[in-house]
Amino acid sequence: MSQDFKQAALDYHQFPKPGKISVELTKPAQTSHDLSLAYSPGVAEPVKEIAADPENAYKYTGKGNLVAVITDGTAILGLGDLGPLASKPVMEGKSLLFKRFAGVDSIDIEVESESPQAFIDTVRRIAITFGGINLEDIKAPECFEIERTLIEQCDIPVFHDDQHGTAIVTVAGALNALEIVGKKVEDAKMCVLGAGAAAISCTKLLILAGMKPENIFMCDRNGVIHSGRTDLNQYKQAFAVDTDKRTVDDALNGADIFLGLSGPNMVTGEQIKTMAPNPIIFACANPVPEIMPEIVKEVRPDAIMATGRSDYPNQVNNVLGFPFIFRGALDVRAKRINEEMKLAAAKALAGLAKEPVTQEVLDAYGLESLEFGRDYIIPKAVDTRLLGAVSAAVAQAAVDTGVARKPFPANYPLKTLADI
Ligand SMILES: NC(=O)C1=CN([C@@H]2O[C@H](COP(=O)(O)OP(=O)(O)OC[C@H]3O[C@@H](n4cnc5c(N)ncnc54)[C@H](OP(=O)(O)O)[C@@H]3O)[C@@H](O)[C@H]2O)C=CC1
Ligand SMILES: CC(=O)C(=O)O
Ligand SMILES: [Mg+2]
Repeated sequence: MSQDFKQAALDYHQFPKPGKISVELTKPAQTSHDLSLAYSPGVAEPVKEIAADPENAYKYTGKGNLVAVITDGTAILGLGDLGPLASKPVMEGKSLLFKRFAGVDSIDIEVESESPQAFIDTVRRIAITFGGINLEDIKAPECFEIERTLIEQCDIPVFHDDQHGTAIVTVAGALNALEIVGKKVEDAKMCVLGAGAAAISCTKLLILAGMKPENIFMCDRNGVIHSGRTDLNQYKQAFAVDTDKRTVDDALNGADIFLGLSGPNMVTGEQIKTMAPNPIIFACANPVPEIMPEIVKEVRPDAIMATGRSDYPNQVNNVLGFPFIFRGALDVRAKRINEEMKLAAAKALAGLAKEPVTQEVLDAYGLESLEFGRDYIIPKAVDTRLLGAVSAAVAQAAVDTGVARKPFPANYPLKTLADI
């Protein structure tokens, strides 16, 4: 990263006001009459209504459109466990994306917790404030139990973005990339580097989308996760395969797909050279991928290359998922976000990439033209059609699977944020 870019990033966060989000008022608060409605005595009326029926919280407060982005700071992007305070720029960033892309009000909450149980207790105690909870950057394996318990204990959607947001976007991108290179998902061989929150959830959803478990070689710091290993936790154990492959080199050799969800610069051009023809390389670690696109271009010009970043083609990043998934879930007041809703989101994303690209998107990226193909396997984040397509798919799947507490919204598909 150049010195200029580093300074620009720091200046962006510092000026004109520190941070990226603030609170806005939705009601007039100028006159004494306004204040008597907003606060005492008027505020007592909605209080009594909510005390009589908790559902009224959705009618009289911002709860229904409010999502908390909550972390313990143990897996900040690919930077690791730098603690909750250091994670705040990322969490504010997620809140920014919620608002910018899907009109969801969002606040970041960084929790200093001495144990997963303390984190769970903290989140459970504040959950009623929100319409949904987006867990972020919590490391594996703790994240799995944290999410499972909170889903059980909260009556609002709880969604670990690094697991499911990433999985939805990865499945969409992988299915499209396979289609472009003319390979079948059920035949594709994959090397997954990383066996944490994102890697495990992406692999699960890819299997649900048709990939065969025996074709997947997941690697952690100790190499391939195989059935002879005795050091695996239950989450990794589920992906142990009977194989004589032992190293990342072995797993990459002949693989059709490389899915990196680990850390910076983990694989070399030499390793990538050994992949099958037309390899699909998703180097998704942030901010620095497992291998840079420039290196891949040099050693494997036949590759389809994606990263988690905004500054290269094919951004496989959960930003394409979580804002719209929550939009759809909130609008039908879904009790939870289930597998059907996730797959529906993935299919909507994959489908949108095949539609003609709008002028608005071309202008935003300074491009003359762009069409479904090697450099465009997944929609761009600024594509306003994501709001309509993904939210509607998620809401419909929630209704169809019985987790919606409200009918499919009459104003769907949304065209712009003004429709919300
Ligand atoms: N593009 C996107 O949308 C997203 C990208 N990510 C990226 O994925 C990465 C992982 O995030 P997350 O799953 O949340 O974090 P976790 O802490 O849950 O998992 C990290 C995983 O990376 C593995 N790992 C770390 N170093 C190595 C190494 N040298 N060799 C092999 N494996 C290694 C760890 O192995 P071990 O189990 O042995 O410790 C662990 O399994 C980050 O870089 C993050 O930025 C995450 C979410 C979304
Ligand atoms: C994108 C994201 O959530 C991550 O890298 O952790
Ligand atoms: Mg994250």
